[in-house]
Parts: sequence; structure tokens; C-alpha cells
Amino acid sequence: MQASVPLKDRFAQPRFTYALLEALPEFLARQRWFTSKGKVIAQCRVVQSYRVTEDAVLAIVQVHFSNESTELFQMPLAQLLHTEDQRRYLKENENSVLLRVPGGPFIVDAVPLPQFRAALYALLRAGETQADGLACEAGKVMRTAPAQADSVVPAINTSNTAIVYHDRFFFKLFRKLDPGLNPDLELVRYLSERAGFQHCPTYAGSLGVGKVTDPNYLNLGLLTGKIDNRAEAWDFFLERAGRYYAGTGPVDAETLERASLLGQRTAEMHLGLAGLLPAALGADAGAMITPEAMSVEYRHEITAAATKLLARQIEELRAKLPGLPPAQASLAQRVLEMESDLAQKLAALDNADMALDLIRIHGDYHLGQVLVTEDDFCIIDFEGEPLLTIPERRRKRPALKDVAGMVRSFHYAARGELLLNAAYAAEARAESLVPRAEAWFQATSTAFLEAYYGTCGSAPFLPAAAEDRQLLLELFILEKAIYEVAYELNSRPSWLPIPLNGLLMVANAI
Ligand SMILES: Nc1ncnc2c1ncn2[C@@H]1O[C@H](COP(=O)(O)OP(=O)(O)O)[C@@H](O)[C@H]1O
Ligand SMILES: O=P(O)(O)O[C@H]1O[C@H](CO)[C@@H](O[C@H]2O[C@H](CO)[C@@H](O)[C@H](O)[C@H]2O)[C@H](O)[C@H]1O
Repeated sequence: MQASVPLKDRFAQPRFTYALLEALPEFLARQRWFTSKGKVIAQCRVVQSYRVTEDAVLAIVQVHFSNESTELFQMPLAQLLHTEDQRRYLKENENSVLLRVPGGPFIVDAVPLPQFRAALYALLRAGETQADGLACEAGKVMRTAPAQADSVVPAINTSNTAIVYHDRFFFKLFRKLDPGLNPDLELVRYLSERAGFQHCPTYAGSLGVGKVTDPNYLNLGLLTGKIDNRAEAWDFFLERAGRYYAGTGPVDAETLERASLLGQRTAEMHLGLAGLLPAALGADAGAMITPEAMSVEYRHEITAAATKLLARQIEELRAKLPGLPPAQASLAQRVLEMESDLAQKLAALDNADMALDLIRIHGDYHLGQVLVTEDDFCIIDFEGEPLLTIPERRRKRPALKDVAGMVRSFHYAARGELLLNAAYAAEARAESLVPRAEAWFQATSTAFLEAYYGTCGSAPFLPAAAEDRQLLLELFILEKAIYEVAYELNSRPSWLPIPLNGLLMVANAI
């Protein structure tokens, strides 16, 4: 039997931390949630560890890369003292063993251990701050939550870690940490507890270090109501597009009704974020959420930012042109030739004087951020655009930026089904289906937009004139398509034709 030293205390032993840090780079490289696999790790440091039980902590680890950048990660760790526990863990979770201390415990990822998950739930439910600064908040729904928690780790593809409690709560344990108030926590809490918005998960609690209002608050986890869902809206609409391509008729009524319902829910999300839903509690939402008028400077700023992004992406595309397969290269060449038309489209906004309120928005809105429930939708993941800092993500913006994200996503679904479904490629039918793809995109995005505008009415976060709405929407559609070119070039080069076609469409070249 090994001497039982609390895991937290082991972090004060230099030999232990040295061995742990030695093992870390190789361990990190094996973890799904470690998203910086392309960078070379120079050094790691345990910044802090917070006690969860005698045998488990939440460790905060700083990783220094050889390019001088640093990133912060959360690692729930446990020690396994008994041979039988070690053997069982090894059998099912070999990839999650970080360190085998010679003659001592195994140090492992704590999430697979039910007793660790139960202890985390107890902390969340109590909603108290621990002596070491680990702070928990319990949402209103936790008042009726059961004391005991059965839990499972669902097999979903995420760069964070999920735990489902009682088949009722969904806990997202953040892996890569950014100091500051995570907009997911901030907006889900506001929308579900104050704004009266029914179509996002219910806020149930959070875990972090420091006060939520501190600029350096470190959000470690978010507990929300679990959404029983059939699929992500992305898979749902891909499947609908597939059925449409298999036939010859027009887009079916159910697809259009669903696109329309999504438009309505998107409008309600924005009305909620602007504090305008009838069920809102009405109290002051605070400076970070209360809408404010868009200034002329802001309009110039967003036009300048989109113009700069366009110039940068055109350069990158030009540089990568020789390496692209012939079909993609000719598409890219056509986009390069449209550069000045695209830049002119952006400049049009600079000169358009329009009045509207800026509000907090979703910020990374696409079909993958919406879950399909039995007969409705639930909007999730309010974290914002991953490449931006937290203060940038928390800025108020025109609501049409989200709307543009979803319009682009309908285009992705239309074209994506042709690209992803091997049947079309094998039959070389994809090209002949392009007009049908464009018709599907037009029909679904029109249904979405009509319902969106219809539900918003004369909401102050939209310009009053239809032509100003169109101008602003086009700017954001164009900006998102440019962003997608960068995203696909770096992550999924075979998807590149989708945003390239999107850019040609905006430039009226197809
Ligand atoms: N409240 C919830 N209820 C049920 N499933 C959820 C919930 N939130 C997220 N999910 C599932 O987790 C997946 C990833 O969620 P997301 O918020 O996008 O996390 P991440 O940003 O870590 O990828 C979703 O596609 C969905 O399947
Ligand atoms: O991972 P995130 O959800 O933060 O978003 C990033 O990855 C998305 C791809 O998973 C990317 O979205 C693009 O592809 C989607 C289909 O896979 C499509 O529905 C979106 O419209 C399209 O932009 C997103 O841009 C990127 O930020």
C-alpha cells in the first residue's frame, strides 16, 4: 500500500513536477483537445492546481512554444494509488495516462473517473468559492437539481471535454483557456435567465478562478441544460440537400419551413440579446450587453478591416495558386481577377450613412452551431470567433454579421453535399447539379431571410431601409467568404471551391 499524499501536495515536490513536465509534451501530442499540434513545445509550466478531492486536481498548465507564443490549458488530473485501479484505467484509457511514478501512483486524466466527475458536480451544485480561489456559481435550475449525479462522457467530436450529468445537464470543460469572461457563459446566462430566450441551453452553472467580473477571470467550465437533439442543423440540411439532388422537383416544403423557422429563431436570439423579447426581466443588462448606436467611425472601421482581410487573402491565394489542383486553380484565378470588384463592394458601405444599434451577437454563427430538436432548433456555442481575443469577441456588432454567417452556411450545405457525397463525384454529376445547388441555396436562404426580417420588424439593430440592410449584409457575406478561403486553405484544402464560388457569387460573376 502506497503512502497517501494528497495530489495537490505532490505539486509542491520538485521531483514530482519535474517528472510530470518531462512527460507532458508527448502526452499533449496525443490529446484530441490539444489544438496546437503544429507548433513545437519549448517548455511547460504548472501555473496552479486546484483541489477537487484528495486524489484529484484541476491543473492549469502554461505551454511555451518555440515561436515564443504561449497558451494556457486546463488539465483535470487524478492519482491512482492502487494497482487494481491502475490496471482498470490502463485497460480502458491508456491514451490518458500522463505519468507512472516509479513505485508510486499513476497520474492520469481525471475525466474518465466517475468519482472525479461526481465531485465536480457537487462543487457546481453547491455554487461556492473554495479557499484556494476555485469559484463555482450555480444557476437557477440547480435549485431543483438532484444531489447525486450519474455521469457519462459522451463521444462527441469537440476540442473541449464534455460530461453529461443525469442525462439532464451538459458540462463543457474548457481545455484551452483565455483570461476574461467567456462569452458562452455570459450570453447563455443572460439569454436564459434574463432575456426570456427559449432556444439556447439553460444556464445551470459555471466553474472558474476569480470573480466573473475580473478582467483576468479564468473560466474553466460551463454547465447548461442538456438538449435532446437529433443532429446538428449542418447534418440535417446536408441530408435535405441530398434528397433534393436525388430528385428533379423543387425544394420541398419541409426544408423551406425549417429554414424559415431558423430565421425566426435567429431573429428571436437577436431580440433577446437586445433585451427586446416580451418575456425579458427588464432590469438593466449592464454596459457590456446594452445596445449602443453604431458610430460613423465604427462603420469606417469595419469596412477597413474587411478591405484589409481581402487584400491579405488575395495575396495568400496568389502565393498558393501554383500548388492548387487545376480545377481549383482556375476558380482561384477568376477570384483574383475580381479583386477590384470585391474591393468596390466593400467601399460602398464606407459611404453609406445609416443608423442602427450594435448589439452582442453570437459571433461564430453557422449551421454547426445549431442543434435540431424534435420540432425546433436550439442555438449553442456562444464562444465567438475562435481566432479573436475575448475582449474582441465581446464587442457589440451589427446583428447582420450573424445573419451573413448563416447565409454562407446554407451555401456551404448546398455545395458541400455535392463535394462530400462520393456518389456525385463517382458519377461526375456534380458539375451538372451546380444550377440545382444554386437554386437550393437561393430558396433556403430566402426563406431564412424573409422569416428573419419578418420577426425582427423594425428592430433598432437593423437599418430601416431595405437597401441599407442589403448593403450591410453583403459586406458581412463577403467578409465571411474571405475568412472561409483562409480557413479552408489552412484546414481543408479540398473544400476551397465552396468559398471561392461564394466570392464569385458576391461579385456577380456567376
Ligand atoms: N447543451 C447541450 N446539450 C446537448 N449536447 C450539446 C450541448 N452543447 C453542446 N452539445 C454537443 O456538443 C457538441 C460540441 O458543442 P460546442 O458548444 O460546439 O463545443 P465546442 O466549442 O467545444 O466544439 C455539439 O455539436 C453537440 O453535439
Ligand atoms: O469550429 P468553429 O465552429 O468555431 O468554426 C470554424 O470551423 C467551421 C467548420 O467546422 C467553419 O465553418 C465553415 O464550414 C461549415 C461546414 O463545415 C459551414 O457550415 C460554415 O458556413 C463555414 O463557414 C467556420 O467558418 C470556422 O470558424
